[in-house]
Amino acid sequence: MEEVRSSTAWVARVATHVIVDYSGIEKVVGNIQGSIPKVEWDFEGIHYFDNGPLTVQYLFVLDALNFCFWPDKELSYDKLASGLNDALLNDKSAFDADRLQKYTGPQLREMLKWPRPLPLEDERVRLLHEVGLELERSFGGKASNLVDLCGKSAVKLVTLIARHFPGFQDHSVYKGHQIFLYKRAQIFAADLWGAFKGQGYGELYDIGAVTIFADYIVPAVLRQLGILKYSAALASTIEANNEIGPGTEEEIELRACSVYAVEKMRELISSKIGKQVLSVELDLWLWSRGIQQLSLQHHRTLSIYY
Ligand SMILES: Nc1nc2c(c(CN[C@H]3C=C[C@H](O)[C@@H]3O)cn2[C@@H]2O[C@H](COP(=O)(O)O)[C@@H](O)[C@H]2O)c(=O)[nH]1
Repeated sequence: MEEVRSSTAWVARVATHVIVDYSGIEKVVGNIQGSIPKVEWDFEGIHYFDNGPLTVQYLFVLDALNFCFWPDKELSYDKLASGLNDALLNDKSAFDADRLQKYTGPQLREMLKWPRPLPLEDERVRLLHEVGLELERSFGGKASNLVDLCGKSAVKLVTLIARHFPGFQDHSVYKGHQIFLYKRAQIFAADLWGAFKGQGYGELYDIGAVTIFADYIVPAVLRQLGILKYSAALASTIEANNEIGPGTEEEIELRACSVYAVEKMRELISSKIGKQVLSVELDLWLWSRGIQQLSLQHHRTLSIYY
């Protein structure tokens, strides 16, 4: 994703709230000796998988809703992934394009067995409708057809999703420049590749072009590792659990500097140790490290993108 790489690198160059510390990257790369701990996709054992098109539909619905769990302390990505998995096991047509267009907030809650309104519930419902409608209009109702149109290219897949589904258009304007992050579109490509183990629907020859997925966990882990440094004002906002507005310089710098830092880490692993690693692999390692820590303090932004 050249536009993600180049626009986030630009942010890292001019950022004032977040700094990428190269000595921190060198230290981490030295410590791991280029052998990033291998984390299996679905290490949690929570995702639906049947090796066919229904898995693709499941992953697309999952990534359409894969954002902003933190406002409800008990909610998490795991609850969403396993709730949607159970829903599909009970009813194989639950994610048919016509059904996706009709869900209401209470029905979505019931499907996930969640006892109270979900964070940003109206947006979640709107995005489900958007996915159902556009899948039906342009892709015969099936996310697998969308994947088939991309000639096994992750870059084409992310581009096609961003073109057709406004909810996946994760970009912002920062100091007058357009910055691309495409977190949920890229994670869908990575989820396909991970779930299908690079075969069938998961065969993506250019998976190496995908960057990390700029969410609220990875920046916090990079900070803990000494790779990101925050200004005193930003650090105290995060420590006080105060919200950071979507589209603010602080928010864009947190996300963009995370993408850039991991690209630098990947380059260093290649030049110093001679190993080629994927950003997707680095992401899963960093993310899984973050979610294991109950008290990890992360930035709080109400966003539909991550
Ligand atoms: N960078 C990155 N961010 C990721 C994921 C995933 C899940 N990926 C699946 C793919 C294979 C694995 O087996 C995983 O199950 C979710 N998130 C983000 O985390 C946040 C959720 O946090 P909490 O509220 O604590 O559950 C939220 O922003 C969510 O969008 C990832 O892989 N990378």
